[in-house]
Amino acid sequence: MPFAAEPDDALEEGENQQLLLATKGGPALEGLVVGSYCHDVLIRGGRVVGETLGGAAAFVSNVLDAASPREEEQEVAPFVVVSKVGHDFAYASAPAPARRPPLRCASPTTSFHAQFSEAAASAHAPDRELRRVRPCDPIYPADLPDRRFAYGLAVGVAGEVLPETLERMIRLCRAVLVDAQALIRAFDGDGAVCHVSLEDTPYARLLPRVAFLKASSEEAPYVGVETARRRCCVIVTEGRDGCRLCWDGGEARVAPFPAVQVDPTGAGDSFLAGFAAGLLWGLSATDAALLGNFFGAAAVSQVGVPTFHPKMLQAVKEILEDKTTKRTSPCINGTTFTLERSNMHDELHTALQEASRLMSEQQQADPANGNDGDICST
Ligand SMILES: Nc1ncnc2c1ncn2[C@@H]1O[C@H](COP(=O)(O)OP(=O)(O)OP(=O)(O)O)[C@@H](O)[C@H]1O
Ligand SMILES: O[C@H]1[C@H](O)[C@@H](O)[C@H](O)[C@@H](O)[C@H]1O
Repeated sequence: MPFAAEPDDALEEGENQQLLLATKGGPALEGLVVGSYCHDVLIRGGRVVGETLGGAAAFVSNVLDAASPREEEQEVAPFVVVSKVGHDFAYASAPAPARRPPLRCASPTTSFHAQFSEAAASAHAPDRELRRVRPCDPIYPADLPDRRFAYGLAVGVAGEVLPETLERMIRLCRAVLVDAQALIRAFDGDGAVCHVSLEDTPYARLLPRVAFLKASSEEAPYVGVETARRRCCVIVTEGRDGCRLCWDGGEARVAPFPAVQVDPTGAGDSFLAGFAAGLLWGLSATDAALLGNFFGAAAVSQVGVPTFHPKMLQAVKEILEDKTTKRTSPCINGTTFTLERSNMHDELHTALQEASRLMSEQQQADPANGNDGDICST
C-alpha cells in the first residue's frame, strides 16, 4: 500500500479498503490541492510584458489533470482545489478555475509583480524578483472539505496556507506533499518576497508528518536540507539542472529534460504536480521526479499556464502504462513509499525524452506558444 493512514488517525477496516490507493486510477486516488490562484504581472525593463493567471494551484491543476492516472470515463482527474480569490478575479473562465472554482471573499485577489532581470539568468540564481502587491485572505482549516483524501498538496504562494490549515490537511490526507514556498515566504513593507528559516516557523513541527517537501535551490538554505531530510524526503529543484532528492540515509540526482525557457513561472509548481502524478502511477520517488522534471521543462517553454498537446499527453500516458508496476515499499513517516530509482529509470528518461521532442515540435508548429512570447531574453 503506497499511502498508509497515520497511526493517530486510523480508519475503520472498511474505510481503509476504500481508500487503498489502487496503482492505476479510481476514486481512491482523490487529492486535495490547497493554495490560491493569483494574478501575475510580468515586467521587464519597466514594461509590462505579460499578464497571466498564476498561483501554484493553477499550474498544479493543469498538470494533475494532464498526467494523473484515471478511469476512461472520468473527464477530469479526481482532486479538489481549495483556493481563494476576490471579486476582481480575472480568470474565472480559464480551464483550471473553471473546472474547480475558487472560494470568493471580500478582499482582492492575490497579485504578484514579477520583475525579470535584463541579465541572462543562471540555472540557480533567481531569475525574477517577486513582489506581492495585493494579498487575498488566508485559507482556514474550516475552508477544507470534511472528508478523507488519498493525498494533499500544500501549494500556497502568499502565506495563505496557515499552519493550522496544513495541520488539518495532514489529518485529512494519507500523504501530504508541500512546496516550501508555502511555508517560508515573508513579505517586506513593499511586498517584496523574502524568506525566513523554516525552523523558526510554526510549520517546522509538522515536518515529520509530511511525506515530501519540495524547495527550489534558492529556498533550500532556508529549509535546512540536512535537518529536514531526517524528518521527510526533501526534493531540491535546480532549474535546468533537474533536481535532487535527499532523505534519511540516501539521496539521488534526477536528470532534466531539454527546454527553451521563455518564462520560468510555475516550473516548481508543475514539477511538484508531475512528481505527485508519478507517485500516483506507482513510481518510486526518484522515478516520479523524472515526471516532475518533464512537466517543469514543459512549464518554462510557454508563458503562463502551459497548454499540452494531446499527442504529447497520449505519449506520456502510454509510457506510464507501459512502465508502471506495483511494488512493495519501505516506510517513511508512517507513509510507505519507495524512494530509490528503479532499474527502468534510464529507460523511463529516454522514453520521456521522446515525448518532450513532441512538445518542442508542437511549439515550433504553434509560434504563439514559443519564443514570440519570450519573457526571459532581450
Ligand atoms: N530551463 C529549464 N530547462 C529544463 N528544465 C527546467 C528549466 N527550468 C526549470 N526546469 C524544470 O523545472 C523544475 C523546477 O524548476 P525550478 O528549480 O526553477 O523551480 P522553482 O524555482 O520553484 O520555479 P518557479 O518558482 O519559477 O515556479 C526543475 O527541477 C527542472 O526539472
Ligand atoms: O504564479 C506564480 C507561481 O505560482 C509561482 O510558483 C509563485 O512563486 C509565484 O508567487 C506566483 O505568482
